[in-house]
Amino acid sequence: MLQGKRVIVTGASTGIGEQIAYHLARMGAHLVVTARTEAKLKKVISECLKLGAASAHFIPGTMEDLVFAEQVVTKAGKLMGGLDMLILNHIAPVNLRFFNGDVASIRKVMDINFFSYITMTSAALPMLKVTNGSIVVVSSIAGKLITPLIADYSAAKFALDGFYSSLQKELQLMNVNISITLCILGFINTDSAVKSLSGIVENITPSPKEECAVEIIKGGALRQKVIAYPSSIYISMWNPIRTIQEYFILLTYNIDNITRNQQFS
Ligand SMILES: NC(=O)C1=CN([C@@H]2O[C@H](COP(=O)(O)OP(=O)(O)OC[C@H]3O[C@@H](n4cnc5c(N)ncnc54)[C@H](OP(=O)(O)O)[C@@H]3O)[C@@H](O)[C@H]2O)C=CC1
Ligand SMILES: C[C@H](CCC(=O)O)[C@H]1CC[C@H]2[C@@H]3C(=O)C[C@@H]4C[C@H](O)CC[C@]4(C)[C@H]3CC[C@]12C
Repeated sequence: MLQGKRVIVTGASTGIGEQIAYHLARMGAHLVVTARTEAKLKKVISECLKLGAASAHFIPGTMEDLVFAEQVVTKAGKLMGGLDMLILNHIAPVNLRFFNGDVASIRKVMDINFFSYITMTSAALPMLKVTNGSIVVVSSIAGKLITPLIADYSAAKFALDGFYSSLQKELQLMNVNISITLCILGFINTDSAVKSLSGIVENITPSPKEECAVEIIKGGALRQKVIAYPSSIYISMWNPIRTIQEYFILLTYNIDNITRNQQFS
């Protein structure tokens, strides 16, 4: 399904993002990958070309810089001649620690893990409208449930859930055919996650990043609203009362009035 499709993958120098890039390459997609470390990105795109990518480019830089975040989308659109799928996956390195009052560091994490996602989405929407494309947002069970020592990370993941779940409903109301897939992940065996959890979280076995990447791509290609990996975490997300309440809240909205007075930009 993804042969010849034009895809951006963020945080693709290592971990789950790197595996997503390799799977897309095997499927024959056009790729633009991004992260900070140029040397790693060069290796990733050369591997992607070996695996069968229709084309592969990299754009290095930090998502702390929101101008860079916007430029990645416009440059990628020019390089590939449009965009079919935006996979938002990068995160700032995680430090498991008690909140120490450092607000500036929380702001930095919010820029990288949240505002850059919104910036890229906003820049990509016009291109995705043309292609009836897809946005895939990689999130975590830590954006659904509460765990200690990761207040900054968790805040950003909850924010992503709120923003993209709301945007999903807006697109539906405005009959805009762009899909949004929210990916809720449990513990995955990337080097960074295994290292930062070592000695802190015990007795859980991480799931493989390769299979995780396939499930993320599948969710995006099938235009699913939400996927959970490993599937055992579905149960923690099951909240029928919330679903019913959301349905009834929507019924109270005068949709005709809103859509008449507002254009989706
Ligand atoms: N692994 C896990 O257990 C879980 C992961 N997830 C989610 O999956 C996604 C991927 O996680 P994972 O693969 O483990 O993460 P990794 O730490 O392995 O990779 C993170 C990626 O983001 C890039 N990155 C880091 N800082 C920046 C920055 N300032 N600007 C741009 N890019 C940056 C890194 O590259 P570079 O350093 O070169 O910039 C790297 O490519 C994340 O969204 C995470 O929240 C969710 C639940 C569990
Ligand atoms: C402990 C949780 C798993 C519980 C289970 O029964 O499976 C982990 C599930 C998701 C993890 C966090 C996450 O979203 C990824 C981050 C990756 C970093 O590199 C390490 C810390 C994480 C915040 C990680 C912490 C443990 C989980 C909440």
